[in-house]
Amino acid sequence: MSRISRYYDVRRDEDDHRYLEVNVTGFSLLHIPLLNKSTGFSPEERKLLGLQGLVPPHQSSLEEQKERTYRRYLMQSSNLDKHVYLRSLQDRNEVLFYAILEDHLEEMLPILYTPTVGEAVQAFSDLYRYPRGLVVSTADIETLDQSLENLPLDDVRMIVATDSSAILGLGDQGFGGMAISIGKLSLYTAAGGVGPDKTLPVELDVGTNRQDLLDDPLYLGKHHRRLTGAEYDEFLDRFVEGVQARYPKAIIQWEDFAKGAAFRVLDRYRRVVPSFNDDIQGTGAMALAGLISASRLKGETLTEQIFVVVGAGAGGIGVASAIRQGLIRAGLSQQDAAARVYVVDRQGLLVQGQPELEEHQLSFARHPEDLKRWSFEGAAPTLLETVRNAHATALLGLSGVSGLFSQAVVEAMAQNSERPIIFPLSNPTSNVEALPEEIVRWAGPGTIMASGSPFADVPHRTSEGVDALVPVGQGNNVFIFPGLGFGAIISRAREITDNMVMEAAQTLADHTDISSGRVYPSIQELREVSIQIAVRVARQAITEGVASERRVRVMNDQELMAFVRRRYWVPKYLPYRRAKQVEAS
Ligand SMILES: O=C([O-])CC(=O)C(=O)O
Ligand SMILES: [Mg+2]
Repeated sequence: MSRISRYYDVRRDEDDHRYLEVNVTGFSLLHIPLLNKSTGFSPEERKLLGLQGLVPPHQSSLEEQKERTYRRYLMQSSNLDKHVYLRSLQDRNEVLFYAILEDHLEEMLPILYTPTVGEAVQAFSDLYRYPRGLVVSTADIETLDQSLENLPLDDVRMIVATDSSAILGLGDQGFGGMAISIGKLSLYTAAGGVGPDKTLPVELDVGTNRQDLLDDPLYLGKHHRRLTGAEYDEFLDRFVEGVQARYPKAIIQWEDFAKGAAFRVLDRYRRVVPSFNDDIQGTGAMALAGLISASRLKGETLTEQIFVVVGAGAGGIGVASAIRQGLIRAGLSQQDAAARVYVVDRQGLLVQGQPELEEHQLSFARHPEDLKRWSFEGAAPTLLETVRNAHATALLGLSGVSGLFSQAVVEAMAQNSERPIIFPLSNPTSNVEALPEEIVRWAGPGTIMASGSPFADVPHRTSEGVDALVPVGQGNNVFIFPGLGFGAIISRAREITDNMVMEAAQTLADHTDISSGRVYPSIQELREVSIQIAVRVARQAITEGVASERRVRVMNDQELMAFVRRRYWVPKYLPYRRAKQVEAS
């Protein structure tokens, strides 16, 4: 068994009950968030660990602590204040933090994660309090091995790393992107069952091109422009090598890289270190699952839809690729699948020969022949012209541009289909392509909707009053990445294959109850969905021969499910014992 941390290890007693063996005591112990039970230490532990006089006399149960903390939480006046409150709880007492999150996941997800995390990213330097995770910057890339040694965790399995070049739809956020890595990993624990001591948020501070940040003396990142080209690649090579040496079992989730870097980094490392890009693959799988469910809701299949994807960055190309793969899995030829997917970016529809096309966009560019019967005015069809000419039945927004789905575009969708599928997926809320209430007003109550950030269901109003409540599914990759990562960890996948990602999408669709008209599960179901995804991802890894965990390779489905449930971390205080060498000193 590997050591977990320099401060403690998990052991089993004579009766096979787990306990923590700690080798730090007293005041220091109370300042390690993974160990601090604050008012929860028993009288015996207080004596044994040198805590007498340092904590209040009354021993609180976890229930009492939750109640006290949740009350204070409710008193915070803004969403950002609530975010800060929860984050400082996380930096004080992680078990309590996750215990509260477990009870109030649906309420707290938008606070800890999208959309409020977007505000936290932007205010990161102002809000900075405690160290969490690993900062890799040009200041210490040469001594990265030392930085990695300085981390107190010894068995990290899941890393989220961002270079902050495209945080949500908010663009370059410099050092502030660390808040995204932290937020995503808290969901790996709260929804994906990965122990908090197995996770490591990483900020790859390669600089920022934002002049306002560079000019701000209080900005906490390195004050230089972003590394590019060979310098950037070397920086990332060093990071990957360092991680592999210190944490050979770790999986990396690449997060919020601008499109050029997103594809390059994924291609360069996905076979070197088990890794995936959340915005390309996680978003792709999430969107595909929602489209499968939306097609079912219409009484049709995926292969009957015609898709327009808006935005050709990491998310847009990821979604377009996932749809194409999904169509092929559903039986279409490569050519027929490609024919049903249109991608629109700033220049309009992607068409072969356009000078601005980038490598990963090329296979989505239409042949000019395809457009012979189309009517359009400029050099390339606009979004509206594409929706009309292609007779699109599904429209997906990954543009980061608010208001892009205009009334004319949405009305055109409604003309193509009685039940148009319209997913404005850009995050956070400020970047959404159209508000759900606008979509319902323009396209009617039959519209099947999902958004990346959470929205309330939309009342449909007629002159007689409200005649329908139109559901808005939350189409966020949080329904994919925790389960995908957990499945890869469980099977110790050497690589995260496209089929593993597709399995995650199919599992999400299989576990969506469409009877409510919603094409994604509720957040209350997130944990169970993640478990189901983890099992099927692990199974796929075994089938493809990339699972290096021997124990798992011989398991049948039932055993695999039991194994995943057993490994699922839950927030509970374990009893503490003092390590021998501390006793002696
Ligand atoms: O963080 C989220 O809510 C989803 C995501 O990856 C993004 O929008 O970049
Ligand atoms: Mg992202």
